[in-house]
Amino acid sequence: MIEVNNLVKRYGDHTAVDHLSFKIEKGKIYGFLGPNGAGKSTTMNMITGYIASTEGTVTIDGHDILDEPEQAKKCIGYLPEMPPLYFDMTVLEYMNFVADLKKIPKDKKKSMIAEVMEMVKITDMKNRLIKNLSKGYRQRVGLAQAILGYPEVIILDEPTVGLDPKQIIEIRDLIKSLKEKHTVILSSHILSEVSAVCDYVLIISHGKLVASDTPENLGKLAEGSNTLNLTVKGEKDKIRTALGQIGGVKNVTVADAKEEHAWNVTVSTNEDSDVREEVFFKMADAKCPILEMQSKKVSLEEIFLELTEDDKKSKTSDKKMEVNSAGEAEKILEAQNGETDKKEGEDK
Ligand SMILES: Nc1ncnc2c1ncn2[C@@H]1O[C@H](COP(=O)(O)OP(=O)(O)OP(=O)(O)O)[C@@H](O)[C@H]1O
Repeated sequence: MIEVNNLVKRYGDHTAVDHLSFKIEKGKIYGFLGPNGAGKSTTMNMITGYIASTEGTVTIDGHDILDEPEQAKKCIGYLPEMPPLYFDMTVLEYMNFVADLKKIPKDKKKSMIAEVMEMVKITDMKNRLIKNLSKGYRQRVGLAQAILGYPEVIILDEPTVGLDPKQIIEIRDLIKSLKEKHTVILSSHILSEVSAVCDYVLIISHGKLVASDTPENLGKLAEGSNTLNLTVKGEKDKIRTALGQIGGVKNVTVADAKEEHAWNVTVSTNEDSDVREEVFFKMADAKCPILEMQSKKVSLEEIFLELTEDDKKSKTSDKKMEVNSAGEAEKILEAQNGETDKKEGEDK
């Protein structure tokens, strides 16, 4: 349906979108997730042909957005971050205006406008001036103009920003209902929103794709990554070997600790494995006393934060870019844990 290949947008020296590639399939809801300034709006503006890319291509149903803009744009309905509304028009006048812009045939115009207004629940407001509408209703009118003409793809930039909780739930339900007939791409910086609404999540940080998977798989990744942080005294290899023998342990990293002859050890386990007792007995058998033990469950929020954090750990940022499945992300998180531990040791 949509193919984005090596998309780049530079503003002077600043790279807002950095070699982004992905495919969007029909009939699903896709979520662009990323902190403010990650490049979500810039990407959406390029997909919709609102701004040109510096490099790379976007094709929609086989039409390049820059070479065949009319055919490509026909397939898209777009709700930008700031809905393009005319405040001095009534809702109905505005809908007619948009229908004419979209070249909706005259014989279908009236019924389609009525249908879309009913869908987004603005029929009661049709004679109200847009400037007199609440933020929630303005957002609905924005959504209505995106849906009008029933384009195959509907792109929504931060569709629930500034709405109250009730309006957020209503707009989310509406977006979910669009899936029956449309492919939807929405952007958000709210993890829970994307998990609640989307079939597939693309996490963007500093203009790069750092992870993409279903919310379930990203969730499994979070649930599946319990971690034990230990400080253990003894021989490094002995500790590693003994811990590695415990069932359910996926990974063991050992790094320098503050205390002499002690190590910071991170043990990653499967989601349902509680290995604390076994770790205790194994270390006792190996005569390696445990000085500290802390159990930690990695949440989806933490994974999101890890993946989108500022490039403090530039060492790991290149690896992050390669993440494109839960499995790979898991490996990288484990690697990052190891590096963090080492860093702590090196500092002391
Ligand atoms: N016209 C522009 N000129 C210069 N820099 C820009 C321009 N538009 C966006 N940027 C920069 O590009 C980066 C990405 O911005 P973008 O608006 O795409 O992010 P975003 O993920 O949509 O964030 P937000 O949720 O805050 O809108 C930011 O650093 C922003 O300052």
